[in-house]
Order: sequence, then structure tokens, then C-alpha cells
Amino acid sequence: MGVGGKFWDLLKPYVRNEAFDFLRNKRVAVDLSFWIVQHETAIKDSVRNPHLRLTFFRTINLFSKFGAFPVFVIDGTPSPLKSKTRIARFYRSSGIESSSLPVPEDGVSFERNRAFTKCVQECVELLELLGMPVLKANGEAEALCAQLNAEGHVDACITSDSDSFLFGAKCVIKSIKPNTKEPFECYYMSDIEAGLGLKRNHLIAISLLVGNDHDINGVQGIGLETALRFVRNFSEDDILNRLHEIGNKVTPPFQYNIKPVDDFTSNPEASSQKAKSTHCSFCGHPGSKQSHVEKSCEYCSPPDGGCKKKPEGFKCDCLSCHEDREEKERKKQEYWLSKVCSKIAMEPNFPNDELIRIYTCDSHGSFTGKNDQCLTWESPKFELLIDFLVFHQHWIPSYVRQMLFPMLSTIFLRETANHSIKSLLYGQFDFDSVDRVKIRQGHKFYVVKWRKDVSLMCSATPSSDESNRDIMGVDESISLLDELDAPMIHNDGGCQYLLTDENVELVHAAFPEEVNRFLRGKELKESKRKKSAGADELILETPKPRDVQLNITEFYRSTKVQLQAGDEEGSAKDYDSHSDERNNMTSPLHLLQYLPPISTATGTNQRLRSSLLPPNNPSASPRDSYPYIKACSGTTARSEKRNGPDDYHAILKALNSKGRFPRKSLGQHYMLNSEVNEQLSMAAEVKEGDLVLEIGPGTGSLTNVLINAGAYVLAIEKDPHMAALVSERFAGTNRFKVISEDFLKCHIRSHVLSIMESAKSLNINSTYAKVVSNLPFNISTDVVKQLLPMGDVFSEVVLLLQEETAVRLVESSLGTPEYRPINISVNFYSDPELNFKVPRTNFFPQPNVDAAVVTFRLKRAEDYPPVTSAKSFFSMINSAFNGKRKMLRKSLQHICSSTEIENALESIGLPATSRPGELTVDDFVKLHNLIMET
Ligand SMILES: C[S@@+](CC[C@H](N)C(=O)[O-])C[C@H]1O[C@@H](n2cnc3c(N)ncnc32)[C@H](O)[C@@H]1O
Repeated sequence: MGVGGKFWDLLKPYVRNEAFDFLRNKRVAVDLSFWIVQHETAIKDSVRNPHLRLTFFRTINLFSKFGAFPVFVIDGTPSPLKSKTRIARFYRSSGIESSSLPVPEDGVSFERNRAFTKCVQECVELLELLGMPVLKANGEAEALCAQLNAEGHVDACITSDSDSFLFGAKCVIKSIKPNTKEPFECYYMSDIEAGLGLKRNHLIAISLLVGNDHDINGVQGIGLETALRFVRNFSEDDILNRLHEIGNKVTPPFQYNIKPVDDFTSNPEASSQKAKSTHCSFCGHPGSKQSHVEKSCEYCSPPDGGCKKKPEGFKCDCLSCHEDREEKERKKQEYWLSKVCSKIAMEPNFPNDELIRIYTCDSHGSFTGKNDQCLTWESPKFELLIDFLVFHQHWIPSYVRQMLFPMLSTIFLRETANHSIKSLLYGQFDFDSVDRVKIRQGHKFYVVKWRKDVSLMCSATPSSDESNRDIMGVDESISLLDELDAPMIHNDGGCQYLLTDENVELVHAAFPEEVNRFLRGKELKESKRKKSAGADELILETPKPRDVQLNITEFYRSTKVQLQAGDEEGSAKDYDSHSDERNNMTSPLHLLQYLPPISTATGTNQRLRSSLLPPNNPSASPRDSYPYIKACSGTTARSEKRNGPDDYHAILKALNSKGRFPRKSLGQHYMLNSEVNEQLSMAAEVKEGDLVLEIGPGTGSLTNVLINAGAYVLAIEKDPHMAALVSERFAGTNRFKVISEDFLKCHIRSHVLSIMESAKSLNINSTYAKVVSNLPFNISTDVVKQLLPMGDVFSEVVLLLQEETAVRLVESSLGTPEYRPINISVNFYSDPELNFKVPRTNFFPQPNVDAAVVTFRLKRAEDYPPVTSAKSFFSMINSAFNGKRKMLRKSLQHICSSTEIENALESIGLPATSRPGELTVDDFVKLHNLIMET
């Protein structure tokens, strides 16, 4: 639990999905009760003692697979306030009328129920046998976890209790998905500060207002959104004192420049607004209509001297109107604040001092924290562990040994790396060799082979057969949460072998010579393989004719296939030396041969091509050179690019400065990768003197690139707050104009033409404008439909679209269900080109889909396919596709008889039974012209 309301949802946009190695060699505090509760609910009915089972597996996973050093923290005696809340929650969830039950006395604590306490005790016993440090908090476990994190004893806390931030946590791992590429769902306090503008005391204040684990109610009538907006009006040092003063009615709200509700309407200031200067009723600009007739309006200043009619929703930008709007805004805010203050003042005993003390106290456990001495990780007490698990879980000893092996091998490798101990792994197994490289969830491991000479040792571990029998004998399905990868045992030549997946650096540090020997052997095998492959190629290669280039469809498909092959690294696959062979297939040179023909007129592909070439770095991975924008993993995008003007934190701050939260309904997924913006600008060949239309500038990251390329940018932004934000951001340049309108409703032609009219004074020297935009995905098809027939205004339209939409618009082939009237329009009005893919990790917040860039080169009217009338042509197309599965001779019957349609089809070389999905644009043009002639 933690803070009430949907507090985690508020933080959701700031989640970072951290990669596999995130916790390697780091300490992490685990809130054990959270694990136990989670385990109980996840697999309660299906296994014996789920708390023990999952504590065991998850601890081994954390320790060996993820390389972390976990510190476990258990709850102490809960505070009396929390005891009370727990009881209240229980009543609420059981539907019992709490007023009819005895009220617990103030100041009395209740331990948790006995079954739960027993679970905790058993887990502690298990963890201590595993050699893990376990600490007991004075009160809440999450509070001590947070303290350890705040004081730097651990790097992160694992808990789903959002209270942990109130206790001072810096990095919280809310959940772990062990079998994924980015298994850790993390939240950083620094991101919350940057994105929401909230510090620790603000969070405490929010929890007091909306309720928390110690007080489920909070203030009547205040929800999370109100609380958030309210606390942001005060500084971190001020907020708790202010709540105190408002709650205790020490100072009335209006003394903070906040007017009480009742006063507001009667306040003389409210009605004494400055008289607004006269504005023309026709154009909406300063000055009367009469004076504009006499002297012409300085804002409209059209060549014929008259005013232009103001469009719907027009807002005048003159100083007086601006001040007027600001004043109204300020009054609205004051009125709202006074209402909230009144609600707080009505709440009895608010705020609760005891609660504030619990949250702000900085010592939550027996851990004195002056040094890290009490955080030690010991070797597992092996035999006792076996007894414990045999007793509680009814597991067979050999199964326990096998499950423990990855933990023991990790300890062994660490010790060998540190102290060169050359003992046998738990007295029996010795390091044999590095067997191969394995890639799992995109992460590289060495598969290490461990050897036991069975002829010399007495058998403490089972033989292969015995082991397998034991595993079959255990009572649980192996697909349950957090199941380990049990090392497999096999016998060979008097020896028993075990294979484990180990961290590459750790194995190298422990056994450098063996690793080098393995790598040399691998290289040798590879060069032999290449030699024989080269010889085969000499015989088999049929050179491609040099002047035949594949088109973009083939290019894009080929690239995708290559990538999919590469992506398979993500799924669990064993790679031996052949993995390099796969990489060669996706080498940049291999891909470049599929690039579309270079357009000499524009040189676009040439420039895109060179930007896709690998850097002058022989070790650069082939991935760096894909004609896909390099995937910013969540972490990379956010940590490597910290200093750019449009990096993750800068975007959060910009949004925060306007109190904005990305809105899904407006498709607000902001671009984090400046490289993508550069490529968009490059695809449209934006240059000095261009006029570029940008739909949805958002925080202005793409706008900035376009202005820097020398363009004049006209931006249309539906969200007025974002329009205000970019307007402020580019206030210093005269090469930018933003109009706050819905693109789908605005009259774009007149906006662009009115700028073109002043082209000279704005240093615009191109005849046609261009469109470059990272579109909200939900309006992209409508935008495309609107722009395509505007070849008299725009030359290039470069759009970042949802990948599926991009592929559907450009690639849909004849005869497929995706082939629709929009494909006819796209090819009728433009020459489309699919440029490159942009993985979803480049956006904030991250969408659920990837994106891709498409260039539409708009045709001029004289280059459209020769139809007698575009209107009747598209009306015929729509009718044809209306009955998609119907034959054309049926669906077009309302235009002419089926015999005439059959004859027309046959005369253009098509079967009389053709259906719409089988005709190209050319076929449709011919058919249309023939039908219209008849
Ligand atoms: C995907 S974001 C792109 C923002 C920015 N260009 C970037 O790359 O970070 C889409 C933007 O379009 C705006 N938007 C959404 N619907 C719109 C519409 N109908 N007309 C104009 N802008 C719209 C959103 O408010 C948002 O700022």
C-alpha cells in the first residue's frame, strides 16, 4: 500500500525499466513482508509454503543470476496509528460496519496475525541459513529500507510500498520480472522531483491530504489530483508548516494571498478589473472597427487595406488582452486555493503531528548505520539448509543441492576472483572449462562446465538419473514464479558434469587463463569456418546486375527480417561460435546493398545512407549501423543523454514548468532522441529559407532542430499549454509561429498561404512548404488524408508514424486485407518512401508500439494519374472497396451495368471477375476512364 489514491499511477510515467545487470555487485534492501504478501496472493493454492519457496528461489536469483547483494528487512512493532488503520482496512474489506465494533485504544499497537508472523519467522530462518543479512525495523520495514538507501548503505529498495519515498528512499524497485530483458521496474526520487516538482515533504503532505497506511481517510473531499496541485504552490521547506497553520486555523488562508471563498465574490478587487481596451469586432485586434476602416489595422495589414475576419476561437495577443487573461487565471487559482484551504481547515486534528514525526524521523531500525559491518553475506549453512527444506518443503536433498548450485558457484567464482582460492566447489566440483557463450534476454553469459570425479568422491550429489528422478518426485510444477534454471547434470568418462550460466566478467576475473583459452579456440574455429565459407561463395555467387536496385519495399522487408533475426537474441537461445555468423549477416555493408536508388535530384538517400554508415570504429556493433534509429533503451535514453536541451530530465522539467502531465488522448509521447529529430529534418532536406509546418510541436525538441537547420517553422498545437510552452521557448527567434488549434479542424491552407504572402520579410525563399512532424498516432491517418492532395502547397511531407500505420500506408500489397482506398490515395497523390524504424524506447512516456518515418513526396496536379475527374474517381474507389469481397461487376453496378464493367475489365487485360483488392492504381484509372466514357 502506501500513499492513498492512485499514487503509483501518478508516478507511472517516470518508470524506468532497468536492464539485466542493473543490480550486479550492488546492495539492495528487500522489504520481506512485501515479498511474502505478494507470494501468498500469487500462488497461494498451488504449492506448499509459497512464502518459503519463493523466498528461496528469488533470493538465489537475485544473488546469482542478477549478481546482487540483498539485505532483508522485516517489520518491527507497527505504530499504533498503523495498527488502527490496518483494523479499519480489514473492516472495510470485509464489509463489516466498523462503527458496531470496539474501537482500539489510542496508542496501542497490534502485532500482525499469527499466521503471517509465522511465515515471516520461517523466511528469516531460511534467509539466515542462506547466509543473508536480515535486519529488523523499529516499525515499518519499508522505512528502514528507505533509511538504508538514503544513507547510501544500499543502492535501491525492493518494495511496492509507495511510502518508501516519504521515508527518504532514492530508488525503489516496484517489481521484478526475472525472465525479461529489462527485469526491474524502477522509480527514482530524482525523476519524481524533476517531473512532478515534488520533494519528500511534498509527498508527505500529499499523503496527509489523501490518506496513507496510518490514516486511510485523509481530508474529506481532497483527491490525488487536488492534493498534487495544492502542494505545488508551496516550497518543500514551507509546505508542512503551511498545512499546520491552515489545519490549526492559526492564520486564515487569505493571509497567504489566498482569498477565502465567501470573500471572493464580494471582494472589490474582483470586480475592479481594468477596463479592456477597444477591439475591432471584425478582426479582433486592438482599435475600433471604425478606426480600422479609416486607418487600416496594423496587425492585419492586408494589401487591400481591409481587415481579415477573425477565425473561430481567435485570441488576441496584444498586451492588454494578455494581461487580462493572466489576471483572470490568477483569480481563478486564488479562488481554487481558498476552497481547498477551507476543506483542510474543516478537518479535525489535521495534520497529525505523530504521523509527520513517523515520516520525517530518520532512524527506523536497530541498524546504527555508522559502518556497514553488520551487512555481511556468509556462506550458506549447507546441511542445515537441506534439513530445513526437506522438513518444510518435502524436497529431496539432491533437488535442494541442485537448486543451490548456482548460488554456490557464484560465491566460489567471487572468492576465486578475490583470493585465488583454488579449492573445490563445495568440496566436490572443480572448474572444468568455459563451454560456450549463451545469450538470454539479450544478455551474454558464459556457460561454465563444473566437473566432479565420481570415481574418487563419495556421492554427495546425485547421479544424473537419480537427480532427474528426484526432480520428478517434487510436488510442484516448474513453471511457477521465479523458478530457477536448474543446472543439468550429466555423466561422462567417470566424471559428473554440471553446467551453469555465469556472468562473463566474473568468470574472467576468476579464471582468466581458461577464458582466454576458450576465446582463442573460438576465434580459430571462426576463421576456419570463414575460410571454408569463402571458398563456397566463390563457387556459388551469382553477381547481381549492378544497375538493378531493390525498391524500398524490398529494402524495408529485408531490413526487418535481418532485425528479427538479431532480435531473437532476446529469447533464450544458446549461441556457440555460429552467433558471429549471424552478426555478419546484419553487417552494415550487407544492408547497404538494399538501399533504394539514390535520387540524384534530392540526394536524400545519399545523406541518409551516409548517416547510417558505421562510425570509424572497427569495434562498432552492427546494430549501430542499422537503418533503424539506434534503440535508446529506457536507461540509455535517460542516462546517457542527460545534458542535451531535450533530454529526459529537460523534457520532464519543461512539462513540469507548465504543470503538465503527458496526455494519452493527445498522443503526447515526446521524443527523447535528438538523432531521430535530425534524421526527420534530413529526410525532408530542410534548409535555410524553407517554410516547415510542424503538427504538434510538444516541448519543441523537433522544432528546435528545424529552426537550427534554417527553416521558418509554423507549428499547430492543440494543447494550449504546450503551445504556450513552445511560444515561450522560441520567443527569442523570429523564425517561429505557433497556432493553438486542432490540426484536423484548422484551415491549414490559409495559414500557410498567409505566411507565404510575407515570405520575403520572413526570409523564406522556397516556393513550396514542407511538413515535418512527430504525429500523435491517433490522428495520423486523418492527417495523411488531409495533406496528400495539397501538392500545390507542400513538396515533402515527412511523418513519424506508428510503425504498423507506416507499413500499411506504404507497403500494403495487392490482394492483402491491408490494401485499402487509402493506398490508392497515397500512390495517386504522392511517391511514398518508408525511411527507418524508431523503437518505442525513444519516447517519453514509452508507447506500446514502435514508430517509423515515412516521406511522402507530393505530386503536382499535372503529375496525378490522368483521370477525367478526381472526385468521381475516388467516389468509384470508395464504392469498389465498400463491398471488398464483392466482384467489381457487382459493387459498381450503380455506375453502369455489370456487362459494361466486365467488358471494361477485360479490355484492360483483367478477368471479368476481378475484385477491388486486385487492381493497381493504374488499373483503377483505366477502369474509371472507360466506365465514364460509356
Ligand atoms: C507525439 S507528440 C510530439 C511532440 C513533439 N513534436 C516531440 O517530438 O516531442 C504529439 C503532439 O501533438 C499534439 N497534438 C495532439 N493532437 C493534435 C491535433 N489534433 N492538432 C495539433 N496538435 C495535436 C500533442 O499535444 C503533442 O504535443
